[in-house]
Amino acid sequence: MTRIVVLSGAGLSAESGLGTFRDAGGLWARYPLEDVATPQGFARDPALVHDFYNARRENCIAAAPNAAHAALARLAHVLGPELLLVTQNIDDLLERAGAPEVVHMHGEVMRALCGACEHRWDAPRAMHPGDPCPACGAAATRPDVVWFGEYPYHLDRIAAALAECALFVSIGTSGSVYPAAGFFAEAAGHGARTLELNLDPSENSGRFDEARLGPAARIVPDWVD
Ligand SMILES: CC(C)NC(=O)[C@H](Cc1c[nH]c2ccccc12)NC(=O)[C@H](CCCC/N=C(/NCCC(=O)O)S[C@H]1O[C@H](COP(=O)(O)OP(=O)(O)OC[C@H]2O[C@@H](n3cnc4c(N)ncnc43)[C@H](O)[C@@H]2O)[C@@H](O)[C@H]1O)NC(=O)OCc1ccccc1
Repeated sequence: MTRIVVLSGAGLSAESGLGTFRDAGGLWARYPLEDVATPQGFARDPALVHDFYNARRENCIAAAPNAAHAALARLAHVLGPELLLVTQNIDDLLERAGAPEVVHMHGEVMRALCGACEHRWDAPRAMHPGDPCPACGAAATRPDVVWFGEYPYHLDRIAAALAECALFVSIGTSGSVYPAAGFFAEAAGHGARTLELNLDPSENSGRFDEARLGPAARIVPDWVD
């Protein structure tokens, strides 16, 4: 029985030095998402997309979990299966903070995916167009991330947890990308209480039962402990 669902976004990892998307100077300000985060962009220019995710992978490797990741890992150990830790983030900072299980609904930059046979494996440090799949040999290797227009991962499991949880907590997300941005309303529709922990009010902030504003590395441990 899932009692609590936590959904996190780029704001959770901001204090670990990983850029957010929409903030000034954020990723989407520097890279047009149509070019680097869509299947069409990958088909058009795979070298550009690999460069983008190779840089994100280097940033991820160089980063360290912050106090918010550590607090969520502690909570996961205390609550076990009563907590579902869902993230839109493709970094592995929650796992490196000790979280036993993280549901990456938008994939993982440290993993590779074969576009031909769907084989998955730990990503090499850098990927290049034409890298062969270790299972089928096809030159269809891509980062194991969900691009715009693609179906997010684990939606059935997430929907089941949203239907039974008593508390939904949104951390460090602007609430601008769907279907993730609709999860709070789905949980509320099933009677859950909703709490937002964010630096600034998100797009749906006023529709949460409670919103606490501040940097994640401070307000998440305050909430957990
Ligand atoms: C742009 C948007 C309008 N477009 C979409 O939502 C699209 C289309 C769409 C679908 N339904 C819709 C309905 C309406 C409108 C549009 C749509 N969605 C899709 O294409 C999705 C797939 C989307 C996934 C794309 N891949 C990502 N990531 C992986 C790759 C990569 O990372 O490169 S999305 C990517 O961007 C999003 C960024 O959002 P945030 O994480 O919230 O980051 P942001 O910078 O925006 O905000 C940061 C927040 O943190 C706060 N903050 C900053 N610092 C701190 C701090 N220190 N502490 C605390 N908080 C902090 C800030 O205040 C701010 O609020 C994340 O989801 C992230 O994963 N697929 C899909 O819909 O499939 C079919 C379907 C339909 C129905 C049901 C099922 C399936």
